[in-house]
Amino acid sequence: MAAAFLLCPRLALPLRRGSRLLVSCSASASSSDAAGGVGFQGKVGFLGLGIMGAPMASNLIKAGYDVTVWNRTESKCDPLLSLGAKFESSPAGVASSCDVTFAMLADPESAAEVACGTNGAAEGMAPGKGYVDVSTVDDATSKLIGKHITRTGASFLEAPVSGSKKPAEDGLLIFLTAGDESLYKRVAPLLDVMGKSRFYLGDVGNGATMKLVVNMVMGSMMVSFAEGLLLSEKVGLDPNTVVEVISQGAINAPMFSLKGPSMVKAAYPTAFPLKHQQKDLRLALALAESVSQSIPTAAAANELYKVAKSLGLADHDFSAVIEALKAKVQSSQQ
Ligand SMILES: NC(=O)C1=CN([C@@H]2O[C@H](COP(=O)(O)OP(=O)(O)OC[C@H]3O[C@@H](n4cnc5c(N)ncnc54)[C@H](OP(=O)(O)O)[C@@H]3O)[C@@H](O)[C@H]2O)C=CC1
Ligand SMILES: O=CC(=O)O
Repeated sequence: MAAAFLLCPRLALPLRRGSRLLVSCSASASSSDAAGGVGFQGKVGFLGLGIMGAPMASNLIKAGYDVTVWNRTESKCDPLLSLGAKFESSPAGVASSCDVTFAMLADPESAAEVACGTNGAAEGMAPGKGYVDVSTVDDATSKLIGKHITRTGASFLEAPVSGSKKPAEDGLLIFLTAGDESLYKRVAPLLDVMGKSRFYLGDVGNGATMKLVVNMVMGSMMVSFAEGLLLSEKVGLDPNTVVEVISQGAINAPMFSLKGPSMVKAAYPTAFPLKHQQKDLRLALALAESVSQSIPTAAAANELYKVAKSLGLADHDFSAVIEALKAKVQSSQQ
């Protein structure tokens, strides 16, 4: 099959355009889209101002967009209001006062509740409006949300992100979008403010599953890294040197260099909460089960994240999973 390649300048990577999935990549963080169109015209809503939502909304405000926010815990809106955002007291209020509304919620339950529940975003939707869910959820939840939104005549795009707190602050996220392609094109200038690249993956569900596959790999990688750090200490090596050696070789990953030094000091400042990584592994396991695929490494990693949660580490960074390994070592020595 002949494949077309797109060049993504900010990543300096060739991207393959296959016959089924249109993969596109925008290099620009300005308000003009990749096709050379103009910036987004209209009001932007943002629901969910946690670790990710707050900096994403903040970047939209700083880029000059007219942004209206809502968050379950209202006080988290204050820093955004100081930057010039408007406030609405419900997701429905945001959706009805905005042309396009983004949602960045914790998990499938909260994403569905905020979109489809009482006073949810769907109640404020109408033809011509758009809803972009950037939360990490499973494909069934995304399809459910899409159904509630589109039956109002509005358009739906799922757009989970790869990249953590710092990339969100720096506008360097990677968007994994799927759903209404004209909404994708319409919001591209907004995605380009918040991210460094964007992929359009076809039907609703493909973005969600892509995100789960990526985070399944990440969760297992972190456990493997934690095992290596602990083993190195046990055999008398300096784990800081392990971090340095890994950073220079073929298995180098920014995640190891970023998290390694603090893991060695048993410090876990939260960028990606451990409870969300465990949620993603749980959802990836269900996804694998749905197609009878065995993912034993991810299954074992998931068990460790569950142990870490039981140790009270749910709200720490996911690198705190190393504490679950330490606890296992201690209990085996007793
Ligand atoms: N942090 C990261 O590095 C990344 C996270 N993600 C994904 O992005 C999503 C958000 O992550 P993050 O910002 O870190 O998470 P946070 O836990 O910091 O924020 C979660 C948000 O969801 C809201 N929320 C939770 N439950 C409910 C509910 N029942 N009803 C209404 N609102 C609710 C919270 O509101 P309140 O403030 O009231 O608690 C908050 O706004 C998750 O799906 C995560 O997996 C994706 C990429 C990176
Ligand atoms: O979902 C987490 C991330 O870092 O991406």
